[in-house]
Amino acid sequence: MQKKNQTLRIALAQLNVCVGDVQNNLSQVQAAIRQAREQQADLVVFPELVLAGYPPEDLLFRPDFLAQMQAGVETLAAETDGMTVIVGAPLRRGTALQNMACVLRDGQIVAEYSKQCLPNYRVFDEKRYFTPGVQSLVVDVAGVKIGILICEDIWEDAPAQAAVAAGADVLCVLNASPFSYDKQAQRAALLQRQAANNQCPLAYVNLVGGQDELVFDGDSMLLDAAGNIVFRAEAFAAGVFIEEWDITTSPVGATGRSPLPSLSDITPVIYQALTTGIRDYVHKNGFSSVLLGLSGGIDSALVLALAVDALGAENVEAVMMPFHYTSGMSLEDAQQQAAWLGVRYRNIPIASIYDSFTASLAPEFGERPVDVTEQNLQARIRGVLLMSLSNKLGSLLLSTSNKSESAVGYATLYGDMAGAFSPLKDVYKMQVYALAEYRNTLGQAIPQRVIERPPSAELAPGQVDQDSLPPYAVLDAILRRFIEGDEVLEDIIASGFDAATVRRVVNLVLLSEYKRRQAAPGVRISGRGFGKDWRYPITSAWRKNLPFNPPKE
Ligand SMILES: Nc1ncnc2c1ncn2[C@@H]1O[C@H](COP(=O)(O)OP(=O)(O)OC[C@H]2O[C@@H]([n+]3cccc(C(=O)O)c3)[C@H](O)[C@@H]2O)[C@@H](O)[C@H]1O
Ligand SMILES: Nc1ncnc2c1ncn2[C@@H]1O[C@H](COP(=O)(O)OP(=O)(O)OP(=O)(O)O)[C@@H](O)[C@H]1O
Ligand SMILES: NC(=O)CC[C@H](N)C(=O)O
Repeated sequence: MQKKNQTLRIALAQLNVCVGDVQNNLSQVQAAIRQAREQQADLVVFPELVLAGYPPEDLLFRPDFLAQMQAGVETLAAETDGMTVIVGAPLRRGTALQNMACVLRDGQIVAEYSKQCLPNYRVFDEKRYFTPGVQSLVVDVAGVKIGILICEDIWEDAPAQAAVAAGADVLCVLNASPFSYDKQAQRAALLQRQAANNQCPLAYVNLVGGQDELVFDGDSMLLDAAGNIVFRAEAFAAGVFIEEWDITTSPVGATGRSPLPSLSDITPVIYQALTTGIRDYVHKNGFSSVLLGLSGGIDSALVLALAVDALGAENVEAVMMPFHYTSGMSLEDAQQQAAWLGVRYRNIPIASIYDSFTASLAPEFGERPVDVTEQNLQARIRGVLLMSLSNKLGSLLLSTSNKSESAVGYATLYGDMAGAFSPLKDVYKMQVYALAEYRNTLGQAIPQRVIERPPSAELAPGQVDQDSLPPYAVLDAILRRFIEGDEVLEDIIASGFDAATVRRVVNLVLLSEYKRRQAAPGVRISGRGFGKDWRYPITSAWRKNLPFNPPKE
């Protein structure tokens, strides 16, 4: 193969924008263009829909929002000179709304590309809004022919092949690709394959930051024509990365390997995703501080550490609300965590409030026995106190439920489910332990006995979670298969789980949809969280059709 020795000075603008914050997003793009120009870049590439933020959802139905997008692109075009800018925005062309990449140069929009492959699965619903493009776009930048693609385009083969057939020397991909725990490895493998198969260097630019349940990790990169990753931006960090990119067309060689997190050391990356999600949710919604109920248990302990790492200790408060069933160990451990992490610690006993409630309810309850109602009352009193503090102090309440509990409905509506944001919503209990152990390697945060003691809601004397739930290792494994794998019961049972346990767990999952639908949003870190990509009906009798009498083992 003939060698074309060539470099392209490229700026990868890995920005953290906010959905709908048109002025601020535009300012960030302008600042990145200035920075790229100062450093003599030939080309600056922005993420998908950077002017809108991703996903803009039904803002895309608003003509006034779309007019702002058009005006934003025109403003940027008017300002570009001496450099090429590729910027993503949703734009109406004729009657069609398109997910576009605009090429700006010398005061003009010189070319436009419309995304051809619209993702419409899991958390994506782009077909609700956009009309797909049908054509490749190749533009000349400093003598290099650039083929432009947008995110999902590169997850299929045809658009890259068509761009190369249309003469592209390199591919530039604008992305809004959210994080999940295996995404970085998946993404790198995909891009390596696309670059190598097309023998075409590839630039990949992704958003960074949290947006409701989604968190974007950046992970922008440059690959050579053999599929070697020659540059990889720091994950979860906003920045304009300017590189002298050698786009020499080299023969296909061994696929390069840059260091990738393996699934066994993914815990620190998940930790970073969670802190990014908390920080951006709080800040982008106009708050600076949070509070939470600190029980002495592992879930609230981890949420406290995450909140401190996300927002700073001065912006986090912990509230212990003891009752008769709160052990001395819980009180000591909660206080210890607050001291280690340097947060304000309040103590509000709930017994007198509980007595007042039960006295008022006693005539109505009559002779009915004490049951879960009284447990829920404790959780609800705590919820009311925490929301009152939130109102008065202007801090958001973090709820502490994890994915395992949320899956089986092991939480109290309007009690411990109260809150604005739920950091562990997509984190299974066994991952909670791994994250807690990991956090302790960074510095004292969670007393070891909080990690080691049997989990308990402390809502009844001597209560432990395992009285009502299977061991978490078993529960989580069944849940993963049912939730992420969509596996049928027979297959879950056949893979070695006790039939009655599987039946009970699945039954609980299906029964508790009504709770999840009322739960706070939280950071999605798995391939399927309890948010946009979990749409089970609340009112459903399908449960009755499940093979709850499995064949004899
Ligand atoms: N289909 C439906 N649609 C809408 N609402 C529905 C409903 N079915 C029941 N409901 C309502 O929901 C109520 C039942 O839900 P809820 O009031 O939450 O109460 P419930 O689910 O009965 O009890 C809460 C459970 O969570 C456990 N818990 C609580 C707190 C913390 C922890 C922990 O370890 O973190 C565990 C607790 O031990 C207990 O097993 C019903 O009384 C009814 O009002
Ligand atoms: N005594 C308490 N003081 C303050 N908050 C509490 C107390 N008990 C429970 N909470 C709040 O309610 C949440 C649910 O707690 P609970 O102990 O019932 O279950 P859990 O899921 O095991 O959580 P944790 O591991 O944090 O204890 C806690 O994470 C905490 O936010
Ligand atoms: N915005 C998109 O097109 C994202 C879809 C893509 N498969 C991703 O997650 O990376």
